[in-house]
Amino acid sequence: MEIGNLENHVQSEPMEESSQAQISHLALDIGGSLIKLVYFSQNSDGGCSKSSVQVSNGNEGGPVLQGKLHFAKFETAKIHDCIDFIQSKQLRVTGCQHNGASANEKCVIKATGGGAYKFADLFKEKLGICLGKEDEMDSLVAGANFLLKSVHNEAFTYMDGQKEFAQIDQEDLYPYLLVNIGSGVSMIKVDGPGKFERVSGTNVGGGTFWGLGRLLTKCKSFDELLELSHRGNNRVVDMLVGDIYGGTDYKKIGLSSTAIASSFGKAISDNKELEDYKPEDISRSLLRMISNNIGQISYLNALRFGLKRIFFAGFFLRGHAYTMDTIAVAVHFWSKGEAKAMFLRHEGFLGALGAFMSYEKHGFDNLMVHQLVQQSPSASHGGDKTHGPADSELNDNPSINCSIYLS
Ligand SMILES: Nc1ncnc2c1ncn2[C@@H]1O[C@H](COP(=O)(O)OP(=O)(O)O)[C@@H](O)[C@H]1O
Ligand SMILES: CC(C)(COP(=O)(O)O)[C@@H](O)C(=O)NCCC(=O)O
Repeated sequence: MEIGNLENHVQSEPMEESSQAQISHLALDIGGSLIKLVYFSQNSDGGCSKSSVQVSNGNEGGPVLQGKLHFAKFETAKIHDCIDFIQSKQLRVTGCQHNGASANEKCVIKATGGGAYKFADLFKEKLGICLGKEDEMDSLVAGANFLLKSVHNEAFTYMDGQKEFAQIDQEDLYPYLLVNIGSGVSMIKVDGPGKFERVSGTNVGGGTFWGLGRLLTKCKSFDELLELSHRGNNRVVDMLVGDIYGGTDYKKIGLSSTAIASSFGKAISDNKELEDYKPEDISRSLLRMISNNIGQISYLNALRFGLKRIFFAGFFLRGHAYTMDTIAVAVHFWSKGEAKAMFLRHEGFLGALGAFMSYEKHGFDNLMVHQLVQQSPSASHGGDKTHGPADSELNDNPSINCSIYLS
């Protein structure tokens, strides 16, 4: 299949560049909604040099592959497009021989997420690949720690339309709360590298927004539903404090008249049918309800453990201004400004990155990612395109320049 045919599904793929570059080391995160891929391509100039960098395991002078980490995603329901994509890149033969065995004999690709179990047989049958399963929570945490430690300008705050990159002090990173908003939501207290506890979760997440939204608005794609929310007015659907209190604030308990008293509450008294509401108003109300709820539960968990920083990730966010703003406002409101919501540029790829890192852990291929040297993911080394609602996406999932040190 032509790579160009995958445009609707591959959403951060540098097409011209990676179709030619030598690609190795692929990792997958196969979730309930989306499949995420991270893969390394060597720079086209060959990019293999002797290291002059003293790396942590004393591997001075070992070969270094210069290149980039690339990111791509597919809908899980269209897993065959993902398989075609992997096949088209010939990842099978370039990146996964295992300890002397020929590619066809033993080809292991690191994979996390429920789909690493569910689709193991399909990958074996279609590509001859064994999925080397990595735990999803381990991978999320490893991916988050990598991004926060090694990628410049990865984390940012978002409030009142202002995106501000956060300088993360390496010495003061832990503890933090990681909230991954995928189909469902996991909340993980991270205390250090590999040191974490999943402290909570909620089944009202990205799958809920997309599933309910699709039923209520008849939207055909997630992006369409998100796009609709830009134009909507949630007050048409939501019952506000002012609707209940005759237009006034409920000052005594700190609620302004414009605060939402009950999401979708107006629908009980309007004597209207679904068709009488604009899909854009429904979409906005739904997005706000779910984002606000996640923000509130996250804050409560941060409070439980005295955590001041909450990093939000997962593809529900999609770098979408209104979603991030709602979450940030919820955290700010409930914590009275004590806790801070932060977001990540590579929000949806934590699990896949963590699985990628695990090649090192298992010493696959005699090729170990001892250290990834990160340079700023500036627009200049772009090429990666995110196809989506143009003005709504603030994250662009740029490729990451890096070096892989071979053992
Ligand atoms: N193109 C898309 N198709 C479907 N869902 C999308 C898309 N982009 C963003 N989403 C949202 O992202 C969620 C999935 O996030 P993700 O972090 O990939 O979780 P999972 O691992 O469960 O697939 C979906 O439930 C939906 O809310
Ligand atoms: C089961 C999951 C870890 C799977 O991850 P996902 O594919 O949603 O990214 C996640 O959906 C989740 O944490 N759900 C919430 C379950 C709960 O705590 O109620």
